[in-house]
Amino acid sequence: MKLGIIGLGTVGINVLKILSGEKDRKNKEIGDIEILKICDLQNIDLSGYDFTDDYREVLNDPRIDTVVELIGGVGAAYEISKSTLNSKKNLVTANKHLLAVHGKELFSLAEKNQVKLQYEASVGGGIPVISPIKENLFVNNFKNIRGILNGTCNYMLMKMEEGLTYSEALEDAKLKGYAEADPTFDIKGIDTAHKISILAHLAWGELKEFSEISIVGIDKLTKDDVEAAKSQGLRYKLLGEANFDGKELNIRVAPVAVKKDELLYNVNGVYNAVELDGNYTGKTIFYGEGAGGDATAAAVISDIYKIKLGG
Ligand SMILES: NC(=O)C1=CN([C@@H]2O[C@H](COP(=O)(O)OP(=O)(O)OC[C@H]3O[C@@H](n4cnc5c(N)ncnc54)[C@H](OP(=O)(O)O)[C@@H]3O)[C@@H](O)[C@H]2O)C=CC1
Ligand SMILES: N[C@@H](CC=O)C(=O)O
Repeated sequence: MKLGIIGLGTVGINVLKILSGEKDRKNKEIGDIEILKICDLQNIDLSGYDFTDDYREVLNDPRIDTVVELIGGVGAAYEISKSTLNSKKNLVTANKHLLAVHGKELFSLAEKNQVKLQYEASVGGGIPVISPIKENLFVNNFKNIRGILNGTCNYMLMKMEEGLTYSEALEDAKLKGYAEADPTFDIKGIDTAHKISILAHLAWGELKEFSEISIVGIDKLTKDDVEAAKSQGLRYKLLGEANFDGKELNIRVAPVAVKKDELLYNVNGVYNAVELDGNYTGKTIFYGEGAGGDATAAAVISDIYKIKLGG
């Protein structure tokens, strides 16, 4: 398998670190996964790798069969994704923004060109949730999906409860590599909306128009609000929720004051949790680190490995 990696920020650098560091221990699984080209706008000194700042060099390399897009956004990432799929290369991406906006087109391009499009890291960071919906739980008719889907906000809410101001908490989340390049996507609930949209699309086959989603972020919550909730035994959580009544898909994102006896109350910091309510399996909950370089890179690598196995 021959890879080209585009984007060597928080996630990309860790994909590289883990893939090269685990080659001996996981030789059977990843030993023959070869990184032929790496692209980033920053001039990073990577001896031993063919490095470029022009992503077209990756796309035009006929030896590369799989492109890993880790730059984010819907500008160059959209061009890269279309071009990858149209040149019959597989695509791995962690880009929820891209999939929530252009998913329909990209999934159909992948199908038309008979290549794979894998995106486990796009929702829930290191938590396997895309594959379980597509595979293990596929037979269910889902009633409802809800969850804490943004590590930055959940981390900030915990830090505000511990006494940090809103801006201090945000700075801390940025330093830890949890926040998006534009953190307003996190705090205004847009990132959560992207993720719940992707899950709803998987569960019910419908990709909701973004303008039809009701989105409230945590940007109006103050340290005082968080402390007032705490004194009443409540904790604010930014929740994304989707349900389908057979006719209409409803999706909303908003901060909710959760009671102590609810499971989501104890999902704190960078942790995310996704609750899927299926007609056969009942409620299934997935919990783990929802953001951060290592956890997200592990999910990206699981996609690469899946493609290697033919999936
Ligand atoms: N960080 C996280 O915890 C998670 C991130 N994701 C997703 O993963 C993706 C990557 O995120 P993350 O690593 O945090 O982002 P970063 O901003 O840390 O890294 C992106 C990198 O891509 C580079 N880049 C931007 N545009 C181009 C371009 N046209 N050509 C080549 N390189 C480019 C950037 O360079 P420059 O800085 O110069 O712009 C930067 O080095 C995003 O889609 C994000 O939403 C998903 C789950 C978790
Ligand atoms: N900014 C996102 C990164 C992972 O998707 C988050 O904080 O959850």
